[in-house]
Amino acid sequence: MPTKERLYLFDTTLRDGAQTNGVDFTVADKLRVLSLLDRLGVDYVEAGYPGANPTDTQLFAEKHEAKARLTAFGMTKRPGRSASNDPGVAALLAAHSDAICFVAKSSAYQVRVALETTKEENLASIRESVEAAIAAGREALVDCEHFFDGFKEDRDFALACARTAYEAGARWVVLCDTNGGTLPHEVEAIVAEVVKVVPGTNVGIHAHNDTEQAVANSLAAVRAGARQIQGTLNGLGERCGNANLCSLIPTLLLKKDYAARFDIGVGEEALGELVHVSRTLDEMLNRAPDRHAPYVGESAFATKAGIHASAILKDPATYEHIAPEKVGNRRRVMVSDQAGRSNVLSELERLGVPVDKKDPRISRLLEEVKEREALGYSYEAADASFALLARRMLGSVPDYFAVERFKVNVERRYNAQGELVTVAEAIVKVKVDDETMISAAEGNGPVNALDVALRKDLGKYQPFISGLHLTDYRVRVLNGGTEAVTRVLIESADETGDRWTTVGVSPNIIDASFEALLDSITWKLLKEGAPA
Ligand SMILES: CC(=O)SCCNC(=O)CCNC(=O)[C@H](O)C(C)(C)COP(=O)(O)OP(=O)(O)OC[C@H]1O[C@@H](n2cnc3c(N)ncnc32)[C@H](O)[C@@H]1OP(=O)(O)O
Ligand SMILES: CC(=O)C(=O)O
Repeated sequence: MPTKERLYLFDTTLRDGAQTNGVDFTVADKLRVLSLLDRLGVDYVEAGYPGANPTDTQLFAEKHEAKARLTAFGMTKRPGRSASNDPGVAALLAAHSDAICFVAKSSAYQVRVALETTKEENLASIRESVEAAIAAGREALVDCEHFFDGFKEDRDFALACARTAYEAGARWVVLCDTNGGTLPHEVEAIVAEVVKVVPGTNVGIHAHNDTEQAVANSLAAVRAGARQIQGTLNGLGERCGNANLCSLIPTLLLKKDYAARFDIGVGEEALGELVHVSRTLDEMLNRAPDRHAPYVGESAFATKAGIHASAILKDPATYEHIAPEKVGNRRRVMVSDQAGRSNVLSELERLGVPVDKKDPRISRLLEEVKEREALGYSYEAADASFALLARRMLGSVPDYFAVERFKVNVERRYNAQGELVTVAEAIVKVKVDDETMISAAEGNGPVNALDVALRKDLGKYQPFISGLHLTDYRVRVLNGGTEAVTRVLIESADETGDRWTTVGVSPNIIDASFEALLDSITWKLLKEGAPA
C-alpha cells in the first residue's frame, strides 16, 4: 500500500471560535477544550491571543502539557517600529507556546485602507515578525488575512506576502478566506497557483463560512495541494463561523478519496468520540446543539419518511452515507404523519414494547398517530407519549391514579413588604385505589404550581416518582386567532439519568400542559414497574 501523505489539523476554536457572537471562554473552559482537542488528536490548538485580554494572557502565562502544538495568535509587528520594540510581538514571545501564528494582511487594498501603510512596510512586518519568533525558538505560522480577495485584486502582492513568510522561515503559510466570500472552484484555482511559489506541504487553508462553503473550500484547497486545514469545533468563529472540524474530520477519515490518501492524526477510536466532543462544547457554552449538524447532530441519522424507514430496517446502508456509530451517533426512526408501519415497528422495538409484526393493531396505531398529528399532537420527539399510546392500544397500561379535579389560580397582589408580586397556586384532587389525596402548591407559574401539586402526594406511588423532575417545557401555538390550539412538549428526567418527552394538546395551555404532565408521571410509573 502506498504511504499516505500527512494532512495537518489546526484547531482555532479557542481563538477564532472565541470571536463568535455569544461565546465567552474562561481559562478553565479553555483548558477543558484543550484536553478534548488533545484526545481527539488535532495537531495544533490555537488557544488565544496573549496580550489581547486577561483570560488569554493568563492562559499563556504558564506552560500547559499537551500533545498538540499549543499556538499563540497575534498581529505581526506594527509598521514604523522594529519587532523588538513592538508590545504585541513582545507579548507573543513572552507567552508559553510551541508555535506563534501571526496574522498579516495579504491584500494591497487592506494594507492601504486598514493598515494605512505601504506594501513594502507590510512585507517587512511579516519578515521581521517571523524571524523574531524563530529566533525565540518557536515554530512560526502566518495567517495571510484576506488572501483570496487580495489575490484577485493584486496577485503579485498576495503571492509576495506568502513567499516572504515562507522565505523568512514560517512553517506554515495559511491562506485565509477572511470575509468568507470565495467559492470552491476559486479556492482550488488560487491554491494551485500558490503551491507553485510555496510548497503545498507548507500551505494551509483558513476558511470562513459566509457562503456556507467553508468545509468545501477547505477540501478544495487540499485537492489543490494545501496540507494544513484550520477549523473549529461545531464551526464556531467570527460571523458565520469557520470550517467545521466536526464535519471535516469524519469526511477526511471516512470518504474514500481522502481516507486513502491522507493520514490526519485522528484515529478511529477518537472519531467515535466526535458526538461527545461536539455536545460537551455546546454544553460548556450553554448553546443548544444544532440538531441538523452533519455527522454529529441529533437528526443526522434520523429518518421520518415511511419509505426510508422500511428500507433502513432491511439494511441501514439504503439511506445512510456512513454508519452513525462511527462518529458516536445513533440511528433514529421517528413516528409521525410521514411514517409507515416500519417506523412504528422500529420505534416500538427501541422502546421495548413487545409486538408481533403482523398484529393488525400496528396499522390501527399508525392511523391513530396520523389522526392525532392532524389535531396538533407531534410524536417525533414525544417518545414516552407514543409508547403510552401504543401500550394503551395493546392494553398494557394500568390506571394507576385518577385526577378528580384541579384548580389553578394566578393572582397579582401586594405582598407583606408592599411589593407587587404574581403568585400561582394549584390544588389537585387525586384518587389512588380508594384513597383520595388533596394537595396544594405554589409555583413560579401556573404549570409549575400544578406540577408540584400533582407530584406532592400520589399515595403508594410516591416513592416511584421521587426522582422525577422536569427538564424542559416547550409551547407552540399551532394556528393563530381564536381557534388556536396549543401544543406542549415536556421533557422529564429521573435519578438514573433517563430522559423522556411527553406531549399534550388543547386550546387551553393549562390543559395541554396537564396532559403532558400526566403522561410523564404515568411513563415513569410504567418504567419503574409500579404495581397497578
Ligand atoms: C481576521 C481575524 O480574525 S484577525 C483576529 C482579530 N482578533 C481580534 O481582534 C481579537 C482581539 N483583539 C483585541 O483585543 C484588540 O483588537 C487588540 C488588543 C489586538 C488591539 O487593540 P488596539 O490596540 O486597541 O487596536 P484596534 O483593535 O482598535 O485596532 C487594530 C490596530 O491594529 C492594526 N492591525 C491590524 N492588523 C494588523 C496586522 N496584521 N499587523 C499589524 N497591525 C495590524 C490596525 O491597523 C489597527 O491599527 P490602528 O490602531 O493604528 O488603526
Ligand atoms: C486570521 C483569520 O482569522 C482570518 O483571516 O479569517
